[in-house]
Amino acid sequence: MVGSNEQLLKSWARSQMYRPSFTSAKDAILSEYEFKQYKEKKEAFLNDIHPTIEQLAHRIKPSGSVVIISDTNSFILENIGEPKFLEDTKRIYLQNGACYSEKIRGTNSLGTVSIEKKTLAVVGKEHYLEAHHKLYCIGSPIFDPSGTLLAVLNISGYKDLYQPQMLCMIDNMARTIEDSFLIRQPNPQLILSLSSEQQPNYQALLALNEDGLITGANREARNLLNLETLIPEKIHIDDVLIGANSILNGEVHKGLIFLHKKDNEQSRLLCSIWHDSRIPLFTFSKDNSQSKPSVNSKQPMRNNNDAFNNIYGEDEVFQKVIDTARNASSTNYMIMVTGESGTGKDMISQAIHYSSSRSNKPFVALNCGGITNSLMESELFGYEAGAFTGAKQSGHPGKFEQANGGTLFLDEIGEMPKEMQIALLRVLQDFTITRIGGIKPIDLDVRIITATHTDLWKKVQEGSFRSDLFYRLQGVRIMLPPFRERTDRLNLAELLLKQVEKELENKTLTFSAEAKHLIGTYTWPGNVRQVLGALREAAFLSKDGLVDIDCFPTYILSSYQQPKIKNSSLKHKESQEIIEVLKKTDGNISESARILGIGRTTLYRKIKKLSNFIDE
Ligand SMILES: Nc1ncnc2c1ncn2[C@@H]1O[C@H](COP(=O)(O)OP(=O)(O)OP(=O)(O)O)[C@@H](O)[C@H]1O
Repeated sequence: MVGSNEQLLKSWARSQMYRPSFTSAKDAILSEYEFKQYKEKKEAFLNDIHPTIEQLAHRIKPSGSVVIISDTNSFILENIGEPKFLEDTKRIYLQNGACYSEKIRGTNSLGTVSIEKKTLAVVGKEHYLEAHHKLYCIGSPIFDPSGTLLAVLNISGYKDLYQPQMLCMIDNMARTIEDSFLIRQPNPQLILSLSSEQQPNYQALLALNEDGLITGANREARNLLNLETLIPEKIHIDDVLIGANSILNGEVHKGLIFLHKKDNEQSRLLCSIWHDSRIPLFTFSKDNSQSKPSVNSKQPMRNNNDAFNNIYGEDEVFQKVIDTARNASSTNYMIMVTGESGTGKDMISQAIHYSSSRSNKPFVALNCGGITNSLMESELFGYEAGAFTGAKQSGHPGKFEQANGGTLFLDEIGEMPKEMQIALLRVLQDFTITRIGGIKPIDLDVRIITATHTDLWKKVQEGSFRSDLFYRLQGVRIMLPPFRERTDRLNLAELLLKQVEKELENKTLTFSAEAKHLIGTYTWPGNVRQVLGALREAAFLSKDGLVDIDCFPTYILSSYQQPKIKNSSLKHKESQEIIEVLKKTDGNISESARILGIGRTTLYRKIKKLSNFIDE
């Protein structure tokens, strides 16, 4: 909601009561040291909103204006934009650490918006202090998901450059920041989008936890539901909306529901799931809200050939990941798979597809890394005959079309060029594409799975990945653990060794004790893929089927810490064992090494040490 003359009049009445003066304003500026201390407490918030305010500063630069962030006490925390304006306004102390509360400065957007909590423009003489009469300033409140004021987002410039449409722009920016706070609340959560005939301008968003309790709402949703502020997890969705259950349980994706009103009148709302990062298939009935969420009895049929059965994993974290992926496969939700390189992102995405109802349709993959913008455009959207020089005569369907009915796997999504990010966002809005050079839109029914090994959120913060696309793609998050953190890594390595055995036509392979130690302690930056590669090499070099430490690639051995024998009794025990075995085999080194589970070279080394030990 945007403020009006009424807010300005109220502010002037307060200002007249406070009687602020420019002289007192000078005294209300924090020293450099005080400001540093003060700002430190707000650092996390400022880091979060930085990409948005930089974007805003860039947009308003041609108008010679600046962006100002002030806190609830109306202290300026951040002041960025046109250097000339910043220099000129030093005389009125428009600077970091200056207080612009109404008590100090009278009517001005920073101070007045923090009281009125509405987007407001203060232009020229509407400012209480004469020193500000040459300026305009527009402020918009930023609320947290429970409706508590966090800060005020302002822009300011010379009054002649004021344009009323700036009011909407800044109001939108503040709402975008709020929506990003709402969606980044701790998982798992579900966000519902509500729209009504009365509130057509903004999207109302309502965040719920897995029990159906409201954890947050954006400004529009709070207006719509008459929730000025809300205590998170105190109100159940059933208390404010009738009939939300069918949507929450995934029975319908979009539906009309009724809104409770204080005067018992009900109005109709269109409700849809905007974002879902729950493990799917929870029921949200209020009746079982006291207990933990249960699996919906209306579970969709799963494909009998459960592709997940082929994926090994006894590690607890990995098993949870598989459960989430298995549940997600029976829905149409978007999925984002994250994990270091070689952890199995591609493998798990394929398993999701092949155990879903789309399994008899194509699984099409595109690696978004290292392709130019124009190539990716034709790869994704395809082209009509003669669309560009070198285009095939018959035209060519893009990956979206090829995947129609099935799954499109966008690997390394973090590498997608920015122009393509906009194009992808457009597709996600209406699920249609038009081939390059074509005019006919093609309807799509594609499940999208994305994968990345990078911290995508960091890319959003750095500005190289669009935040709106990030939120759209998130859907169900699947985070694969690195190999070194898996508690089942030895068993997995044994299984991979069996796979290598088959490749080498049934040469029987076993690990030596030291090789097992290496597998358990080396960091394996390339994860399962690296383990598999190293095992292939080690198996090739193995003697008599024993995969010992010296069969592994040297680049691994150079950073591997051999186990230290902790005390002489251990050393003694091992020496005894070696002597016993050597006696038993009449000194046959190969046979002894096999019995001891170590390589011949290792045995020679140990015998050498043994003689030193005996000499001592
Ligand atoms: N749990 C597992 N069980 C069996 N094989 C696995 C497992 N995890 C990964 N692999 C194997 O590891 C190799 C790498 O997996 P995959 O290509 O899916 O990784 P990725 O994360 O997509 O890698 P990148 O990020 O480099 O594309 C494949 O050969 C895959 O079969």
